[in-house]
Amino acid sequence: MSATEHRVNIIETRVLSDDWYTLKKTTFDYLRRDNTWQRQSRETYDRGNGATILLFNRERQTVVLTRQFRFPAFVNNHHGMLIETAAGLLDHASPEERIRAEVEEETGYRIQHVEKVFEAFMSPGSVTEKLFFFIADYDDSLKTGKGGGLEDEGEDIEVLELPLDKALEMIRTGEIVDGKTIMLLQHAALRVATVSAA
Ligand SMILES: Nc1nc2c(ncn2[C@@H]2O[C@H](COP(=O)(O)OP(=O)(O)O[C@H]3O[C@H](CO)[C@@H](O)[C@H](O)[C@@H]3O)[C@@H](O)[C@H]2O)c(=O)[nH]1
Ligand SMILES: [Mg+2]
Repeated sequence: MSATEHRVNIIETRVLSDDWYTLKKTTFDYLRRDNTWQRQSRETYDRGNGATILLFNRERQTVVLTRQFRFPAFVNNHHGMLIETAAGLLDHASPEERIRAEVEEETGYRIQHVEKVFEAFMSPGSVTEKLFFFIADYDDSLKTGKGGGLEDEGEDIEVLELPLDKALEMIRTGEIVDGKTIMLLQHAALRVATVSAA
């Protein structure tokens, strides 16, 4: 039992949409901090959990990113071509297992050792998903294919290799606007700074 379970009393859950993923509306009573119960209702969009990885060559200070069309960004006044770290939904596999398969599918690099750096809820007010973040070293010898994703699932992924500094600059210019990607690039930059300060 989680520490907050006694504070939540679910009254009703309705499935609003169950097509590609699941959107539910739940009515529940919530025990507020002042010990009074309040009825609330919240919609939750459930796509399962996901994983993402930054390929980072420490020697050359380069990273591998992807660029693909993201329709939800497109409908929110962006051109939609998002630069991102390789990522995928878990589909009930373990995060480590899934991210190794996903990074090869999307970028063509076959990575054995991945290091988990943190976990994060990216949009906890409405999306249930927890994202597992990884970083891994890569070099040309690990390239086994051209990546690109699964065409029959509509994926059309471009693979980009660029200097870490350039990627960090692209956060400042607004060319990189994806949350998970910004987090991992800044994590890599902090590591570089820590190593050079030591
Ligand atoms: N037909 C159909 N296909 C969909 C729909 N939504 C997504 N897909 C397809 O489902 C596949 C999911 O690909 P993944 O590589 O597993 O996931 P992702 O979309 O890259 O998601 C990753 O990035 C997200 C955004 O940062 C993360 O939220 C997610 O956790 C994951 O890491 C893609 O081919 C995508 O086009 C839909 O509504 N309909
Ligand atoms: Mg993906």
